[in-house]
Amino acid sequence: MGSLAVHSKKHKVCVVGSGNWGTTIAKVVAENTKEHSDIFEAEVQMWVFEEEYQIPKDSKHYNDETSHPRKLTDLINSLHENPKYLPNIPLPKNVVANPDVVDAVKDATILVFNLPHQFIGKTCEQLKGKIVPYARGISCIKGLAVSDKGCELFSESIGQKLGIYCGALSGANIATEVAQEKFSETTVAYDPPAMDSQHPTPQGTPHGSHTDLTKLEGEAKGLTGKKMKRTALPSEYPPLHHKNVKMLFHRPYFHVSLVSDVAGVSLGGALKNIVAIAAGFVDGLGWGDNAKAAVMRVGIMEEVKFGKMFFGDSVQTRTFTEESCGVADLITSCSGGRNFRCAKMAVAEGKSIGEIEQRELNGQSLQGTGTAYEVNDFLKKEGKEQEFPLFTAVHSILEGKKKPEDIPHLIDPNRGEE
Ligand SMILES: NC(=O)C1=CN([C@@H]2O[C@H](COP(=O)(O)OP(=O)(O)OC[C@H]3O[C@@H](n4cnc5c(N)ncnc54)[C@H](O)[C@@H]3O)[C@@H](O)[C@H]2O)C=CC1
Ligand SMILES: O=C(CO)COP(=O)(O)O
Repeated sequence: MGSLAVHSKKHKVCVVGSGNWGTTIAKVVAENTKEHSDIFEAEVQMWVFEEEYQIPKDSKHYNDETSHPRKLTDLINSLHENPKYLPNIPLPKNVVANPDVVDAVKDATILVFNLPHQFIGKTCEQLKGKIVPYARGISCIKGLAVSDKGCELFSESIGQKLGIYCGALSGANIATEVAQEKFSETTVAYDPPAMDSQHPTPQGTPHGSHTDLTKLEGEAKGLTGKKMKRTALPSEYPPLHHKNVKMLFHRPYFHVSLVSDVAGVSLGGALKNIVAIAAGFVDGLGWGDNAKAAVMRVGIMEEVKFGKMFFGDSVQTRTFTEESCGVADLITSCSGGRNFRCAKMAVAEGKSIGEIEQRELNGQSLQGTGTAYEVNDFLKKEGKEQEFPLFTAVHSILEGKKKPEDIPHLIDPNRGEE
């Protein structure tokens, strides 16, 4: 039965970010909002960090009108394609690029955060007080928010800054493959706070623990014990239970698995970027698949250890070993991800990874280098560097204090006995 029978309003969706993955997710979401018009408004706003872009001469879009640099938003809205960050992928016409972040989120009840992690803090500052208080967020960002206060998940820091509940989406999802509608799986963590638990459980919920999160308001504790404020969704809107959240992302080519382990999902996506750099380092040396597998094995162990040590019992090992956001993302990222490819080229060519990033990525942004530094800062403060030898090795290599050739020695469990 269509929800409009009961609910007079539909959810408005805004994707905050429009890079390689941001644009892909806007495509996925827009296909679904069009299909499920009883729950969602078809139009999906996509916030674009505005820039001028020159269509290359060899592009099919090059003509008199595009022979000079034009605003990226104008190009996206006229070509229905993001020619800079997701070229050659047609976007549904209901994706609307908007350069004004405050205007893009106006009245949106669902905010999908999808931008390189280094830009999210500033973006949230711009959004404070500008969103509807009953909005819900999903963070697709792979990274961690490390500050003097400690180490936070982006789902948590966004939720904290904006006063909303925010879940996470992460998986083995090389953006271009998803955009080309090649089969992928992903994991969505959406675990509304306990205060919603009195509400009925709709079908299709993970681990039988689902609740309708739309009715109550008040405060709930976040993963690190901080208070998270949540305002009730007005009853005019369809509930945002797991079934409807899944409907926003699931496609025949993009299978969504729902879990409640927000920390595990976010950590898998963030920390695998450090491991992918290590995999690129050993591959750049020409050491072959056994070396890469060794790095991946140690990497996933450190991911789980990091989660359990700093985010407590809410982190489940099976999120890393059984879900797309864990082992599958590690495998895909260490096979064809940007962090892996840039690290490999850096070693093979004897250049810095930053130089390769500038040369190869056309404005896209590596997440692994920043995360390696941020995680190291945090581990240093905690006095735990030695307990995470692979994460620490990647940082030392980026710093120029160690070499990729040192990795076997640095991750040797018997090293301390020498
Ligand atoms: N690209 C991929 O295959 C995947 C990426 N991810 C994650 O998704 C997140 C977003 O990544 P992508 O969409 O790939 O971004 P990207 O790597 O394509 O980054 C470029 C984006 O950053 C924006 N930007 C540049 N300067 C900015 C500023 N000062 N403020 C705000 N935005 C600015 C650009 O406009 C552009 O939209 C990252 O955390 C990444 O790890 C997750 C899965 C797959
Ligand atoms: O997260 C990704 C695939 O799941 C993409 O990884 P890169 O950012 O290294 O390309």
